[in-house]
Amino acid sequence: MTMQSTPKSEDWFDLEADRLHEECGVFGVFGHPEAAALTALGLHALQHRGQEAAGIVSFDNQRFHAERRLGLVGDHFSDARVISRLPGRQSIGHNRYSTTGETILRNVQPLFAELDSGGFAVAHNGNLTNAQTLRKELVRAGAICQSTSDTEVILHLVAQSRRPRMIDRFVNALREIEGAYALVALTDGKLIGARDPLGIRPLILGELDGCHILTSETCALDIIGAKYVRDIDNGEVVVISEAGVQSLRPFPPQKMRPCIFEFVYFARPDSIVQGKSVYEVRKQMGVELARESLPEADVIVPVPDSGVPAAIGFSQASGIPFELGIIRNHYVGRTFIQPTQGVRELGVRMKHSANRSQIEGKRIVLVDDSLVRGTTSVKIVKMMRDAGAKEVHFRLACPPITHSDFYGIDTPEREKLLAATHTLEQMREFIGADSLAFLSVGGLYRAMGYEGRDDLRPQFTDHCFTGDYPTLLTDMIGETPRQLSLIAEAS
Ligand SMILES: O=P(O)(O)OC[C@H]1O[C@H](OP(=O)(O)OP(=O)(O)O)[C@H](O)[C@@H]1O
Ligand SMILES: NC(=O)CC[C@H](N)C(=O)O
Ligand SMILES: [Mg+2]
Repeated sequence: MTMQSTPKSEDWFDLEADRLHEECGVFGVFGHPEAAALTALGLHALQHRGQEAAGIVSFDNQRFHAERRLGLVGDHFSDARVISRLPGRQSIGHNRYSTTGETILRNVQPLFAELDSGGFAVAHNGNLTNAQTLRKELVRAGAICQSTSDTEVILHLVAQSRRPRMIDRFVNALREIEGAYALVALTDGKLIGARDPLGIRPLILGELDGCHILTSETCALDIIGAKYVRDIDNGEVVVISEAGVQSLRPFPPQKMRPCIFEFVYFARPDSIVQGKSVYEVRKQMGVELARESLPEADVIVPVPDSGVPAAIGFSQASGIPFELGIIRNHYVGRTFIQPTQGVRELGVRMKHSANRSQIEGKRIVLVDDSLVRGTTSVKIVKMMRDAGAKEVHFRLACPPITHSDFYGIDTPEREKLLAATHTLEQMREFIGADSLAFLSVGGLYRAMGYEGRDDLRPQFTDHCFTGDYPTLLTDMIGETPRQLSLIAEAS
């Protein structure tokens, strides 16, 4: 797509260019007596999507109740006293992670506003690519922002809409925003779900004992024993009330383009995304990778956790035995999404250790799902050599990540992406492997069940690998788009 050229933003607004943007999980319940407890369980199942903070807002037909915390879901929302402060049959929740500068309570979602029409809470997975532009206009017009999150512009747009019905005001707000969003929102009487016009971020409808559930992933349905009903369509808004589920389609129809990185890394392997088992697809990525680039080796070693299914596929396709040559400490979370490079490096050392008995004297193939900055691979290759590996071959079950993400998941700057600044040979040298290979874009699409990428009408949002951004990037500047950067702690 063509990037919209916009005037350079003012310095006061360019607060945190060097930061990681986060991926989140959302969950909503309508009509269950234990709505908040179910939401806490759902958020626990979605913990992999964000570990910085969690929040729940409930509605008891009179008042809204909110609990927001920095930290993991289980650290706070397993406490019955916290749940008892969230009464009502309606509830929404959010998991979040971000950089240090943003690790502040006032950015923790769901965000809430008291509008003239009543209370309105919203939780957002994704990232808006024109939030900075909208926010400037809103602030100039007198809006007082309480958080520094892109999501807050949605509240202001809803508040300012002159339409009489809340749902029309919400839809009006959606027409203003660009980028990626899966939203769950709560009004006094309705649970609302919305997915951006391309369906970049996932949103699922489920059902438990006749009550309705919205969630980022199906694994959050499984934990509470709820049934999968369907994926929310791209550009669809669902309004759930005592009258049932009403579906609105306020945008012109267009082909869905879900984010392919959900399949590569973000989603939990037991989730079904767009009808596909994430586990099966990841295994198939390993199969395609083995077809494309198979070194002579004695053993296939996965880089836990996300590399495991691809390594199984690689092993099955190649006939080379699969062994757990790296043991993962289960008390350390994801490292790719830690806020600073220092913490990420520490995380990798704390997280993985070599299983010498499976490594020593062997030619090993390490299989990981993706390489972002190279932090993990450098450490792991050295660890394998220190454990006596004879040869270390590194295989990545997705193509080189050459472009930043502006839809909520990736590094802020291209310079931080190893593949954006290094050739294949330079990367091999950097990580210290005997050989290095990535799955091709064609192989990735074959693993997804297609003959290949349809370059005219691509099936997925895959800009990380192709540079093909599917939406306007209104907030970005010139040739090198910057990660949207709105958030700083002013106090
Ligand atoms: O090149 P890097 O910057 O090191 O990032 C890439 C690594 O980050 C991710 O793992 P992560 O540890 O986040 O999560 P996981 O436990 O789900 O694999 C991914 O699976 C790679 O292993
Ligand atoms: N990126 C996410 O999914 C989180 C939602 C939103 N962009 C935030 O910063 O809170
Ligand atoms: Mg990993």
